[in-house]
Amino acid sequence: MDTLTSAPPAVARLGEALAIDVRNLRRTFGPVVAVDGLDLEVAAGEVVAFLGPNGAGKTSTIDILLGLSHPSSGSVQVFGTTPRQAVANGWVSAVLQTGGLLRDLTVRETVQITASLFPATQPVDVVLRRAGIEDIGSRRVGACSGGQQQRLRFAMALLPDPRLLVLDEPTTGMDVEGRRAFWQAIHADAARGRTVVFATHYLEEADAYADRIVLVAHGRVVADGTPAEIKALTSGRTVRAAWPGVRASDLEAISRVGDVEVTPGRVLVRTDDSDAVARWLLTETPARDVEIAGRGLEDAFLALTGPADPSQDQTENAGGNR
Ligand SMILES: Nc1ncnc2c1ncn2[C@@H]1O[C@H](COP(=O)(O)OP(=O)(O)OP(=O)(O)O)[C@@H](O)[C@H]1O
Repeated sequence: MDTLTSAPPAVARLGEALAIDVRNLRRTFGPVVAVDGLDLEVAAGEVVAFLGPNGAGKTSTIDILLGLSHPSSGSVQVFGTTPRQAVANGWVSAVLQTGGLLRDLTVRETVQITASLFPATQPVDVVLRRAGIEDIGSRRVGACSGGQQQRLRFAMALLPDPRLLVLDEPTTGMDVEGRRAFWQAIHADAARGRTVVFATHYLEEADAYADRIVLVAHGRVVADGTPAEIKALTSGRTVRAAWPGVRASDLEAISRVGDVEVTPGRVLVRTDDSDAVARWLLTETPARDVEIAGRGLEDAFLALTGPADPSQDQTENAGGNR
């Protein structure tokens, strides 16, 4: 497997426990292997995106980090202790996609009631301000947009002033403006030194807001690097064409300039010189209906992981939500 990895940046001070230390994590659900030998080290202060297609194992891993579920095998430490203990210590908070809000309460009441559940918290005004919702404190939750509700969940998550904030696909279903405002609030907060780990399907989101992207597929880390390194994996173009009766041997000439895949009646070439490939297909071969497209994340996943195992539904919609 063509795997890109780079060591996490030396953000942690010498002797300071890693924020997250996951070794050889496996999580199975009956016959389904959701997480399959995943290793992950996150230093304190890093902002890390966990990027992967549907069914890659992101939520299963995050649930374990939050102490909501147990590993089938492997070890998981959060700031040098078990996830449950880290959560109990108020070191870890989560912003999840849905649930947990009462529509008839106001934004401020929601945060106040949540604060009353903790022995000590940051002041309500402070978390409302950090989440960028101080101006809608008297609005009913039911009247808030999806983006505002997510910022409310973020404000609630900030109450114990956690060292680690975990967000599982926090912007799914939000419009562009909602996503921008949400990430602006998270980003400003992360700049103060909090460790942030978020799962997403969106390469652009990971690129814009993470220091480091961990690419997961089939329950494993398949690439780990800076956004620039991960984006380089998705550079180049794909050229697709219909070619009735094509055989692998017909493409030998072109395999020098690209990575070729042949399926009955169709060819797909991944290349940095799409013009040359398209010209050759149209002039030298019976190929027709030539399409050129930017190589996206889905292709990067496929290039890194190989074809999915059809017996698992892990990759059924690979990259489909981009
Ligand atoms: N409680 C469960 N019971 C059975 N299978 C499960 C359960 N939870 C997850 N799985 C399976 O484990 C695999 C990984 O799922 P997981 O939700 O961790 O992936 P994901 O990367 O978060 O996907 P998505 O982006 O769609 O949320 C999938 O095949 C999923 O169907």
